[in-house]
Amino acid sequence: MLLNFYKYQGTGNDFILIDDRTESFPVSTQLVARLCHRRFGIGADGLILLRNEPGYDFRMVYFNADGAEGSMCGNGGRCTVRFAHDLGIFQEHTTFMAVDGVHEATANEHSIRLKMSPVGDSEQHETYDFLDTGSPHYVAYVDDVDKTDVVTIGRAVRYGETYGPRGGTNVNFVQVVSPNFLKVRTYERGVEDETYSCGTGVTACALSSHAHFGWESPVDIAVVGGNLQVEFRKLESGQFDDIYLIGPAVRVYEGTLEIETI
Ligand SMILES: N[C@H](CCC[C@H](N)C(=O)O)C(=O)O
Repeated sequence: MLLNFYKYQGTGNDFILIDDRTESFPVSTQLVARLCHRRFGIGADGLILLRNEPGYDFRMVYFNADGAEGSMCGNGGRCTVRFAHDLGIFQEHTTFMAVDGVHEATANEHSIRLKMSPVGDSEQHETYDFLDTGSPHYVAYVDDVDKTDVVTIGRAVRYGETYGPRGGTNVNFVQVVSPNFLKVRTYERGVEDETYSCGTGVTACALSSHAHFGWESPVDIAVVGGNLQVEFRKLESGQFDDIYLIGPAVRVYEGTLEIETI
């Protein structure tokens, strides 16, 4: 079977995008993992199918690089919105379905503004915060992210006794640069490595910074692969709503491959 695919990246978090409105992609963990493999396949942090969804512009079906269907992916969501825009599915504003529910987004030439699901208040532990922004996120503040061993510590937390048995967690390391400006590095579950950016991760870090320092929206975040911005509103109930993840999402290339040969 001949597969047409597109490669997108959002601040260096990269994805294989497939227009699967005909639902003909032969989903299997093995195939997805192989396509995402950086030596045997195309190479990506994840694979996303764009499918039809009645009542919405499209549905985003996201798989981690290990081939398992993942929880919400913020940068993947932004890339899927750019892909839908490139396909002519919408002009300026879209409403689509993802694994954690309905999302809205707007596109302009430079960036995608994606509305994230509401988030409950952050869980504050002695040495870290924990938030679910569509995916689970451990957030730890450090003095210097560049001097942090993201993979070793990230892996220990992801497989550790608290989160390991619960399906694991993504692990973010946060450095305060100046008021409303963070620098973040993330170990991603499902990729099992550091990625250049994690959208649900920086969202968790921005909400955590509100709890720690009382910072108001928006918060700017520098990640390895670029810059993102997070807007939010804290409700009386303690919940966060009107959360937006804003930043670039870019088509890198498109290609064709014979599935049977990979
Ligand atoms: N890169 C993604 C996160 C994917 C979530 C996944 N790593 C998991 O929790 O299994 C993002 O931009 O939000």
